[in-house]
Amino acid sequence: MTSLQLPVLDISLLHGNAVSRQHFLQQLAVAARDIGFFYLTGHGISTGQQQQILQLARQFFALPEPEKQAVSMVNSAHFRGYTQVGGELTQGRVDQREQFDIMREQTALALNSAMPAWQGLVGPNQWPAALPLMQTALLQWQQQLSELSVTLLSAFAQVLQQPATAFANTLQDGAYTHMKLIRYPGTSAVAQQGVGAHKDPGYLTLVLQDQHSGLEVLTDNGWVDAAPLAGAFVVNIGELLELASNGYLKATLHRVVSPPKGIERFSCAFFMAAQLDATVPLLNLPAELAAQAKGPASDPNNPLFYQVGENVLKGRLRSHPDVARKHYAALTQVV
Ligand SMILES: O=C(O)CCC(=O)C(=O)O
Ligand SMILES: [Fe+2]
Repeated sequence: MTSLQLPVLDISLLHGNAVSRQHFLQQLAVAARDIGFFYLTGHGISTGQQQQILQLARQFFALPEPEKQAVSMVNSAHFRGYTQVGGELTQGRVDQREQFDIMREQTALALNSAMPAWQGLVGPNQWPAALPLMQTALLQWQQQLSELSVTLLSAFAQVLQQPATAFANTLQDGAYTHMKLIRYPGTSAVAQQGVGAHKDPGYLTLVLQDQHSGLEVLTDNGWVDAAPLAGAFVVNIGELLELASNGYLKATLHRVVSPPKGIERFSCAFFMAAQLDATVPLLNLPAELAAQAKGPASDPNNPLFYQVGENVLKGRLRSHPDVARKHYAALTQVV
């Protein structure tokens, strides 16, 4: 077995007595500040259910191409649906993965030019006709991971010495949640970009991986492998937590290297952000933390926006140029 290079945190401690709770928060404080990536266990979601989600991913990607194309993301101004291998870019390069994206099930807004463009993100999902049970299973999963993320976010608030509810008013109308089923096909001898190095735009991400490695995290010691740990989720910090903490917490760069030829890797990523119309609060950190908060990263190729909808839309437009061209033509010049 590969030895694990990232910390393992048991969130059941958070629901225990004061000592175990404090122990969890201390571990979270170290993991969040040092690497921004860790394994989460003790979360109460069974391995049986995790396997069911990965099985749904296998079934979906095994559908005949026309069935997948019938729910193609390019048909959706709300960035929901299927993206074939080669349809997504990270750092301007093609990712070797296919994916199926859903978000909250909502009714599309009647847009006009006076409304901010990110309101186009609101809308319904697309569901494959051939898998009638998928909608219920994925929406239930989305709800469970949403609750887990809210709990985790309140623990982050405490690590930042804020009230546990510090983020609550950015979530009161419902967090922005986004999940994707992903298949990484095996590629030839040279390691390929499954997904290129990136930061996630939300508060937090929870990744469920199958038994194959590929996810890598950039640390002070270079790229390290987030090798699969059965039953655990891999958690990482997104840009909104970096912004809220004025850079005390970092959104860590990560990537996926394609599996070798003959192997396919499946994963399910769940991204949680504040509600789209929120502005991320800039937390008032106590002096000892504020002294270590040097401001969020400044990268001209990746501007960070405190307005949540704007930050999320930025990521979507860049990753899905075909959707951007078709539905957001006026914006593609400036992003
Ligand atoms: O598939 C994975 O393991 C991670 C995917 C990821 O980082 C992403 O989609 O943002
Ligand atoms: Fe990611």
